Amino acid sequence: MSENISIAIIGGGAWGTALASIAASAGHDVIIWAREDDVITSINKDHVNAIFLPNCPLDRGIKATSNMDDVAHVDVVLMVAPAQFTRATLKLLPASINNIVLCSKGIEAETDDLLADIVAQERPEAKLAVLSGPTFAHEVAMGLPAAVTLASKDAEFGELLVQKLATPKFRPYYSDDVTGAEIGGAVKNVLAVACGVVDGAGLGLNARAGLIARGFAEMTRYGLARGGRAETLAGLSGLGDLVLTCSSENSRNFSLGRGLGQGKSAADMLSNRSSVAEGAFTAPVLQASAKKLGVAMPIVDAVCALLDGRSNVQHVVDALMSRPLKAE
Ligand SMILES: NC(=O)c1ccc[n+]([C@@H]2O[C@H](COP(=O)([O-])OP(=O)(O)OC[C@H]3O[C@@H](n4cnc5c(N)ncnc54)[C@H](O)[C@@H]3O)[C@@H](O)[C@H]2O)c1
Ligand SMILES: O=P(O)(O)OC[C@H](O)CO
Repeated sequence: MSENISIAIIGGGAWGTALASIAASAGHDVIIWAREDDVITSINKDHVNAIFLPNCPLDRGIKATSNMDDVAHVDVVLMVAPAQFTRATLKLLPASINNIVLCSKGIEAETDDLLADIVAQERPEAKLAVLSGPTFAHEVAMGLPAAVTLASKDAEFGELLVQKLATPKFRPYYSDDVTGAEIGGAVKNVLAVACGVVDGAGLGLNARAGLIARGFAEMTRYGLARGGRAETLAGLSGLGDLVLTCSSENSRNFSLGRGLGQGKSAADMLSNRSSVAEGAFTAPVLQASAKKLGVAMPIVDAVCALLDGRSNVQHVVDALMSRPLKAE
């Protein structure tokens, strides 16, 4: 690959748009494939994504399209559709694409597949990497510093992507643990919902810190059971992202949980939003997956009970606090 490469971003939401900014500031040719006409017009005409990432001016060289043929000859594709649409969106990719970076966070509901599993099934010839870490899109797009995990089993591909995507404001760290990187990003979204509940119900900062630490224990148990490594889960894509998302109302998952903690219904909140709160979709499949693996995830169980309206905050807190006492 030459010094400056061509990059297609598949998905014109907030994160896809922020990643386009990074890729453009690293000097690459960037095109965003988006589903929404108003997103495409806004990027091409006004150089901003007024729908999903307002108030963040974009490099004027970034183009947007709804035509997959326009991305057929790029060097690298960054997949940024929400996790539950990753398979369907991958099926639309031109056959010529063979370098894929997954940038979304979640577990597929019907199959319990991680997104890398989906790529292996749908595009078995493709080189694959995962980019994940503590990154609120608006901060990245405004040029504030951020660091991420860039995981690929193919070290040459992973190291090349690190070089191509690094900027003075965006620092990728290479890892060969694709599973660990994916699990951290998927599980932290569910735990952020739980932290939002603590905030919304006014349960205090001690409760939130306790929940982050015990949630991290759940993330680690589950990640190890699926073949991830402990040091990845303790890194940027795991603990790093957990801390970010569990401590800010800027997180869509945290704010969904906050609403639950205030007694709102998940169904009402989810039907009224166009941005994605991945934790709501990951929680049930994660719960089922953990059960199958024999991994205890009581905080995830509590989030599921609140999301589907089976329980209330007082009840799940009482249940969590009255579990048998044990060693840490
Ligand atoms: N926003 C962030 O700060 C951030 C940061 C890191 C990772 N992520 C991850 O990136 C992924 C995308 O999130 P986002 O924040 O860019 O989205 P968003 O909430 O800003 O926008 C929603 C996106 O969903 C897409 N969408 C809706 N219905 C669809 C369908 N049927 N098929 C395909 N796409 C559909 C929309 O086109 C849009 O791109 C998520 O997995 C999220 O966890 C987001
Ligand atoms: O707004 P959230 O909760 O989807 O979090 C966004 C990113 O995943 C933070 O790294």
